[in-house]
Amino acid sequence: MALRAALRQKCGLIGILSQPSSSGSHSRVSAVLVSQMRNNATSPKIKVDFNQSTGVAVLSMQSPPVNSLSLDFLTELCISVEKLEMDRACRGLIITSSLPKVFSAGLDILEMYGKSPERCGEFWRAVQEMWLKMYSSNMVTIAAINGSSPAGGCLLSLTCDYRIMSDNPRYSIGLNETLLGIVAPFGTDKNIIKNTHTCSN
Ligand SMILES: CCCCCCCCCC/C=C/CC(=O)SCCNC(=O)CCNC(=O)[C@H](O)C(C)(C)COP(=O)(O)OP(=O)(O)OC[C@H]1O[C@@H](n2cnc3c(N)ncnc32)[C@H](O)[C@@H]1OP(=O)(O)O
Repeated sequence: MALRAALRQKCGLIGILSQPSSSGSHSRVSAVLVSQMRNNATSPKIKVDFNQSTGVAVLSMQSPPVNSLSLDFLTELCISVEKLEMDRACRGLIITSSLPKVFSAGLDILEMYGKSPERCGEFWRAVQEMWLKMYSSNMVTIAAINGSSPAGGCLLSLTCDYRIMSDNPRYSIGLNETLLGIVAPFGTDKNIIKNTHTCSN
């Protein structure tokens, strides 16, 4: 029931958020998706287990050492989510990490150093695409945060409907990217305090 209610609530949001973007920002992922489906390729950075009987998919991030969000990783993530959304049997999505200690270290710092303006633009568009796609997903989404989740890792969890974090004092979460001079828009951090639940691991 709770799952259904959450899904209904989300469907209202989707109407607003899934308007076609004038920048055409979703077209890159869709194009990659089409070509990947044609080639029937599988992604090594993301593992998806879909349980037909429950309608819930578990998406495990498995990009050592720290699941940093590179352009490739973000693209694969979006493709995986897009594929699940195309499957009407999939109603719920749990995002977690298959690495020990780290959920995601956030944006890949190497993407922000010594890259051309074009590449930087592509990268930041992919970041935006990721959080828009997750936030406007028609599935009920849950971040199972089983390790540290700074900055962009925190952002990824904020795009989900629910967050549950392992109750381990060695794991940290938060928008710490200001230490690198990257400023998040006002108001994005309040949800962490309000909506992140913890559980023992
Ligand atoms: C919902 C509405 C949203 C609206 C929009 C909001 C916009 C929000 C903006 C969000 C912006 C985010 C910017 C970023 O994400 S910048 C990245 C910030 N990340 C960090 O500062 C994390 C730094 N890393 C750590 O703290 C630790 O590595 C860890 C994750 C806690 C893990 O520690 P552990 O001891 O296990 O591992 P190591 O530190 O030894 O690291 C192992 C190797 O991994 C490399 N590494 C770590 N982090 C990154 C990274 N982010 N990118 C690339 N590489 C990374 C590290 O250098 C080690 O490499 P090495 O073995 O070669 O030395």
